[in-house]
Amino acid sequence: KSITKTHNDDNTNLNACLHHLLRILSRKDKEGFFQYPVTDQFAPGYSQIILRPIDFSTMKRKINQDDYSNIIEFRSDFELMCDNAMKYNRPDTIYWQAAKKLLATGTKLMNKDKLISFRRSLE
Ligand SMILES: COc1ccc(Br)cc1-c1nc(N)nc2[nH]cnc12
Repeated sequence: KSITKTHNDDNTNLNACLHHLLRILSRKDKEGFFQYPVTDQFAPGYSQIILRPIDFSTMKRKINQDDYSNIIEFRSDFELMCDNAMKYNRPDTIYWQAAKKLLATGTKLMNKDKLISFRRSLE
C-alpha cells in the first residue's frame, strides 16, 4: 500500500511512520525550544510576526487527528516550524541556530530520494 492516501483510508501505517519521524526530530531538540508553542511572553510580538505557528506538540496532535495525508505534508509543517524560528529570531541567537541545525537534520531524514525509494519499497 502506498504511503500517500486519501483521508477516508485508515492512516495507521502513515501515522506510525510520522510518529517515528517526530520522535527522531524531537530528540534533536535538546533545549526543548520546539516542543510546545512559542508564547509572546518568551518572544514579544511573536503572534504578530508569525502568522502560522507550529511546534512538535501540535504536529503530534495533528498526526493523532489524521490531519496528514502523506509525509510531504508532515515535512512542510516541520519546515514551517524551523522557518518561523529563523524569521522571528536574528541569526546570532541560539533559537535561530537551533532551528537551522534542526532543519538540516529533517532535510536529511526526509529527503526526496529517500522518500521515493521508501515509497517504492511499499509497493
Ligand atoms: C517555545 O519557545 C521557547 C521556549 C523557551 C525558550 Br527559553 C525560548 C523559546 C523560543 N524563544 C524564541 N525567541 N523563539 C523561539 N522559537 C522556538 N522557540 C523559541
